[in-house]
Amino acid sequence: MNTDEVLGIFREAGAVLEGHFILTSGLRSPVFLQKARVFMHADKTERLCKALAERIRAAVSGKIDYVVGPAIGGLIPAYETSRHLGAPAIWVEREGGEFRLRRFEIAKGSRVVIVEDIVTTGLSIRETVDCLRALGADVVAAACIIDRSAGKTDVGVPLIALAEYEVPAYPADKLPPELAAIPAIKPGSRNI
Ligand SMILES: O=P(O)(O)OC[C@H]1O[C@H](OP(=O)(O)OP(=O)(O)O)[C@H](O)[C@@H]1O
Ligand SMILES: O=C(O)c1cc(=O)[nH]c(=O)[nH]1
Ligand SMILES: [Mg+2]
Repeated sequence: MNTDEVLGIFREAGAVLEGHFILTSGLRSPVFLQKARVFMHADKTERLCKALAERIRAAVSGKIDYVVGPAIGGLIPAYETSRHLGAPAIWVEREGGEFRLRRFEIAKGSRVVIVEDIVTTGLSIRETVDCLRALGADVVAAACIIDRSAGKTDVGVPLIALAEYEVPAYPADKLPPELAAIPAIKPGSRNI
């Protein structure tokens, strides 16, 4: 599956939003990929995640013990991708603002792959890597449906992206006037 097909699925689902968005990193952007509008459709999610699982299989040799999704956005793609990889899906979720593996125990040395929805700065994946490494996990790779950094971000492990789609994002004090003129909304769950 190529980038045009991935973006085609997002557009068909009405998931490419335009306006003024506050991203999880604090950056501001005129475009927001509302993945929930894709993941509400099992057929679309299956197509995307089957293709992502194939990319992961091609890049990662050896057993994968767990697929880990960072909640909330990573929950559905991690689960669906895990189905195609034949590995169980677990998740990290925020407790006091920090990602924790609250509901599961994993053995030290477990080989895990993180599956995210969207990457912008890579902050959320880096936080997930830190959480998992602190538990003794071997984070062999991270994967995402769309990488908005187009390969520029470093998440500390190899990043496998189904599609790369570079979208402008600005610090809050450096907004272009057309963006500053629109009230900002924050769709994601960080700090809620
Ligand atoms: O690469 P980053 O700069 O970290 O941005 C990407 C992250 O932002 C979104 O999560 P968010 O925290 O907004 O909440 P959500 O998972 O509930 O959508 C998305 O699900 C990724 O986790
Ligand atoms: O950077 C983000 O927070 C972000 C961007 C985006 O397009 N979609 C999303 O869910 N989060
Ligand atoms: Mg998220």
